[in-house]
Amino acid sequence: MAVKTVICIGMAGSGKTTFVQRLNSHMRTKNSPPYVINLDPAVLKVPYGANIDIRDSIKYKKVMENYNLGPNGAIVTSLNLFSTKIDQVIKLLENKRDKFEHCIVDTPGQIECFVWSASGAIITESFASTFPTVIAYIVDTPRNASPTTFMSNMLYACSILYKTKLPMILVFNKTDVCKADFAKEWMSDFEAFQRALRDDQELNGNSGLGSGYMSSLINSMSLMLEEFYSQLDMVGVSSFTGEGFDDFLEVVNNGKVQEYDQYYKAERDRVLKLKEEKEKQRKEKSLDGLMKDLGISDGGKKKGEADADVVSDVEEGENDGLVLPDEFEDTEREYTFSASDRTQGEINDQSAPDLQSAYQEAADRLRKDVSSETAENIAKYVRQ
Ligand SMILES: Nc1nc2c(ncn2[C@@H]2O[C@H](COP(=O)(O)OP(=O)(O)OP(=O)(O)O)[C@@H](O)[C@H]2O)c(=O)[nH]1
Repeated sequence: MAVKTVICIGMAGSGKTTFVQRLNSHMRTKNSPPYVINLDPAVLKVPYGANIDIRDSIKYKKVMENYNLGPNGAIVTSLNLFSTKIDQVIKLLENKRDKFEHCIVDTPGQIECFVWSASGAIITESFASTFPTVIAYIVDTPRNASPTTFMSNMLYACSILYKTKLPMILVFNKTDVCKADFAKEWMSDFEAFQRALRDDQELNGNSGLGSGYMSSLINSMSLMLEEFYSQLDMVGVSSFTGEGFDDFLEVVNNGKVQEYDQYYKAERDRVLKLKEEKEKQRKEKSLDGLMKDLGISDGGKKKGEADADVVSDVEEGENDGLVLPDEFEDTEREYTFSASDRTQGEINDQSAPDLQSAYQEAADRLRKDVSSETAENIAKYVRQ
């Protein structure tokens, strides 16, 4: 049995964690508890029993201190560190395939830290290449009742769909506060959305938006979104009352997983095969190039005649690859908080490493290595 994986993604505060908590308890009442993974390193408390929690292996605050990072940099670095162990996570989950039908993954509140980072892509790819994987894009329904906010959020969802290429369900959360009927209407009736946009502009006094390029931009964006909506399923849920969770599971089990098998898996296999072939060709080509450079190939140039640039050919100082630092030394730092309210532990200039000379040293070492020892070793190996 393949573990159906649901990756929950959404803007900060859209209710991902509460959604995962409710989905977890909903599935438990159906005697089908899911395997739950928390990938948010910065969360203080997780209101559900997570089977794997990133916080067990990576201490977010220590990452901030040790690498001198801000909150978002620390989330990305924590995910980077975690992604190096993702094969172990996948193995653990594979061993549980007889016990669990579903796996739910909660992601960090800062959506871009997950969606646009290399580690986020690695983690998503790892799940998607092993299990039928679906993205649940959580939307804060009351916050999206304005057509412009709605359209911006849908454009974001669209970019995630095209980035991950995985089946996506739009989950309109918090329907206990505001029903999601308006969203359903806007997604199925282009003219209804246009009307809402016009009304909104009139109401908010943005009549200027209705003319010129802005109006045609909005029109073409909403037309483009119409195409996007046709590939999606939407459900309205309330993580507080539990309303809509049966519909959500129905869409996952009887719609999106089949879509994954029919389209995404087939496409993925095709792309992987293509990549493998390209990689094989690239390796053959670079080996041919190396043989030619070393004067081994029959038709190639003799040794010493190779005209390809190597690092040692670059004139000293001409283009040594070092980027000149900005002149920031004179910038006066301004603070919006008084000194006593600011975080302690500023960086001590005296103890900061001299990066310029460290880079220079590394560049010199590289030149020496590539031009003499390494090239000689490669030549020896190929001759053998
Ligand atoms: N009324 C209502 N409030 C909800 C619902 N789901 C979540 N909330 C509230 O929305 C707020 C954010 O919920 P979280 O679950 O922390 O959202 P999140 O997306 O995980 O937040 P971050 O990970 O910090 O970005 C909390 O105050 C929740 O109580 C819902 O279905 N109805």
